[in-house]
Amino acid sequence: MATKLLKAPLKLALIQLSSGADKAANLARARSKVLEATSQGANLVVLPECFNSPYGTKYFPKYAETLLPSPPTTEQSPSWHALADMAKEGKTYLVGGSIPEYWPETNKYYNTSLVFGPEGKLLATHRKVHLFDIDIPGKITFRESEVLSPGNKVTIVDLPEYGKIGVAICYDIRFPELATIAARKGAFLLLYPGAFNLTTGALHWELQARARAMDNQVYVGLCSPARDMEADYNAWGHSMIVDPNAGIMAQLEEKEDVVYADLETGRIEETRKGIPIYTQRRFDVYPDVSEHYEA
Ligand SMILES: NC(=O)CC(=O)C(=O)O
Repeated sequence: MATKLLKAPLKLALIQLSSGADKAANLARARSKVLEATSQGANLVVLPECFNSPYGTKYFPKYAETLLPSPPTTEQSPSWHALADMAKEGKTYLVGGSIPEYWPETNKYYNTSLVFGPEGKLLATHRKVHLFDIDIPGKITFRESEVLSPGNKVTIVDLPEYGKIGVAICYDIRFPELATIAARKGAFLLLYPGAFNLTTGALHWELQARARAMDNQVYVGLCSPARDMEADYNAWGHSMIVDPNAGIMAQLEEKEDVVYADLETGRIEETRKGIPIYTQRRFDVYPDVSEHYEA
């Protein structure tokens, strides 16, 4: 029998974390929620975008950490070490949301996700490729590019017992090419730590999650911070897990909580057998974007 994309059943947990201005408190809270999720049997746990800091361009330099050389010292990156320890303590794969990163050699800042394995080893990093620069008059203006630089790669991470996942950050979800490349290269799940807001969340959060699942016939997880109406930026919340047929398996409201779903082997193949867009592509009519991907 052909190997399934998801090789073994997996319990996914998305932590809709409530975080604030105190980085040490954010890390401690993240740890307790990660361990809560692993005590419920989660094998893969996800934290939200900018989980260790408030979300906003004025905060990025103050909270930024230097990640290289790898491993960094605890002074350079307390978050790197906290995440590695959480993964090891909980014996779980951990997509550590994202943190502001500072790269001293070029004096650049990034919005960066760190992925750790159950032994606490760093497996991958993803720097947000598409920066969140939008202007909806009277609603929201945000320009990550005032401070941040973009990453330059598609991130696919191999979890040996389970298979491959694609990891990207928030605004990256609006660019379907990243998702398509990861799925065509064999990812069973696309994960997006993300912080949509009250304007764009209401418009597009669920649509984006379900669209990426539908286009690619894979599982999708979107992990938001909890909403804080006292903060400068009000996150949408509604962390959700979507199945390969674009059905919502589980989702939260706006408060701090953890959402779980049991991902089953064979669901992707069953979906693709029923609606076989996977084998009906017309690369004689349009190009295969995944051809540009180099591992
Ligand atoms: N915060 C983001 O990066 C993206 C977002 O809020 C949106 O796309 O909407």
